[in-house]
Amino acid sequence: MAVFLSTFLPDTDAESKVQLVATGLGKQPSKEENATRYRLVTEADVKNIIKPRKEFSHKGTYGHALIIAGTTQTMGAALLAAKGALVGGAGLTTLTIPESGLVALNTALPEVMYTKRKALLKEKALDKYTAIAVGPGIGKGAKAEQILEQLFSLKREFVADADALNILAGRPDLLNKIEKHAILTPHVKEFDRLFGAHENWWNRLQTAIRKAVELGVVIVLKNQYTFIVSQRGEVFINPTGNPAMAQGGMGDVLTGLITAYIAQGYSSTDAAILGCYIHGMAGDELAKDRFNITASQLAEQIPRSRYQLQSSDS
Ligand SMILES: NC(=O)C1=CN([C@@H]2O[C@H](COP(=O)(O)OP(=O)(O)OC[C@H]3O[C@@H](n4cnc5c(N)ncnc54)[C@H](O)[C@@H]3O)[C@@H](O)[C@H]2O)[C@@H](O)CC1
Ligand SMILES: Nc1ncnc2c1ncn2[C@@H]1O[C@H](COP(=O)(O)OP(=O)(O)O)[C@@H](O)[C@H]1O
Repeated sequence: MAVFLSTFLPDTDAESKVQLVATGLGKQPSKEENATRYRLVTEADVKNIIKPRKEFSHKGTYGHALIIAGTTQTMGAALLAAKGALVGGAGLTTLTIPESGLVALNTALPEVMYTKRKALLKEKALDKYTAIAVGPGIGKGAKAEQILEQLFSLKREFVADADALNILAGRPDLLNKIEKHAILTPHVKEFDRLFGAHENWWNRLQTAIRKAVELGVVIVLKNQYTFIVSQRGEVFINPTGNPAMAQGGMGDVLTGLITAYIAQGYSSTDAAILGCYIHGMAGDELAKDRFNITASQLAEQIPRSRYQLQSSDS
């Protein structure tokens, strides 16, 4: 039975009702499906992308994720993003937060390392990190903007979330020279701050496609069905996740998770597809016996979901 894009949008419009969605990324699409850019991600697709943990591997095998996040008031966002990287299996995770968060970090996440921001943003200081995320709870002040400027000057690709996106919304000069393969992970408000207000989701999605191609980045437009838009303008629709997940901090965990997958060597598009699928899958598993899910609970579930994917037959 044909599936149309409108199924995955929270509002209605004439266009999306006639846009076919193909199921699966790998299998040969039917003739009419072949023409569509919209693809629904399946469990089989995700299993095709994920690689097992290797024999004789060690922490150096799985990359080093750096998370630049947090202010004194939003240290939680930073901790949740770092936790996302940790549960996503990065070999090492380093967090850079204001020093006032050190006790919280060492108490809540003893596996995560710390580095001072000043030390970090120097020539070559980023070389040892295989993936970088910036933004959760970092604030929109001058200091945060300066960090972002320095990251741009060091020409590293990164995952940009939350306040990094809010800063970029006021700095088109930076946004327009973003490194190719960067990943932007906006929710609807952040997306419209970045690219202007939209009257419906169909228009918003068309802007996402145009911008992903124009800037050469992956855009993860978050919602109940998250759209992962590749640099080639393909739209991968994530089917997992549920309203029990609608609580603050969920996106911070996703940012860390996607960063962990980049650290482990996945491409930007694959890391985004994997991250969204497993994030939502963890939420679906937990929602079987609870009304709502906290971001910390979801993070704890992620290694189990990842394991289930590997061990199930389908
Ligand atoms: N523990 C913490 O310290 C937390 C800190 N956070 C940080 O707080 C800062 C502000 O982020 P916020 O996202 O709260 O603020 P924003 O002002 O960007 O957006 C919040 C509002 O956007 C709307 N919204 C979001 N997703 C939506 C969707 N899919 N559909 C419709 N409306 C939607 C909702 O009305 C929501 O109240 C960020 O830096 C963020 O990382 C949050 O991540 C929450 C947890
Ligand atoms: N109703 C829902 N169904 C599926 N996923 C949801 C739902 N509500 C929230 N999520 C997921 O939770 C995350 C919320 O991200 P975001 O709004 O950035 O949160 P925060 O800024 O609080 O960390 C996204 O990945 C989104 O897809």
